[in-house]
Amino acid sequence: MASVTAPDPASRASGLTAAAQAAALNAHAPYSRFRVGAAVRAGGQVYTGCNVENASYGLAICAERVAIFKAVAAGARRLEAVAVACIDASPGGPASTLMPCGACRQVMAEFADSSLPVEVVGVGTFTLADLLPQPFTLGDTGRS
Ligand SMILES: O=c1ccn([C@H]2C[C@H](O)[C@@H](CO)O2)c(=O)[nH]1
Repeated sequence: MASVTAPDPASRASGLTAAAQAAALNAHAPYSRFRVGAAVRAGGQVYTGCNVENASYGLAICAERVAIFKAVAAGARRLEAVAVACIDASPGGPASTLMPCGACRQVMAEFADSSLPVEVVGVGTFTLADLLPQPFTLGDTGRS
């Protein structure tokens, strides 16, 4: 039985913690055996994602971006909260944690304010500004 990191009481009420943990169960991670789930709230709706790997390793996509892109594809443009959880690869092993990768932090910045709360289950809750200070934005291109 895989272990799941404990929910953070601060975001349990939002349902995002449980949604992220449940999404991790759907991960397609036969190569890394590292199952990740994410849940984002946008426009009052919750969108979930899991990591999806591929035999062509570089095509893997993180759980966070799957959840965010699902929200965007549904018409949302502004994230209100994010939760991410992972399940340990080894049955009976210790609970795992992860911090969102740089690519996912940059994608969050495209669709959120710097105050976006990002709960990393088992670690704590951060703002997007904590995770990605001084992000690259549209303004940097001179086209805003
Ligand atoms: O923030 C992260 C970091 C990694 N992964 C996934 C990608 C890959 O499938 C596996 C190992 O890197 O974990 C995520 O889903 N989110």
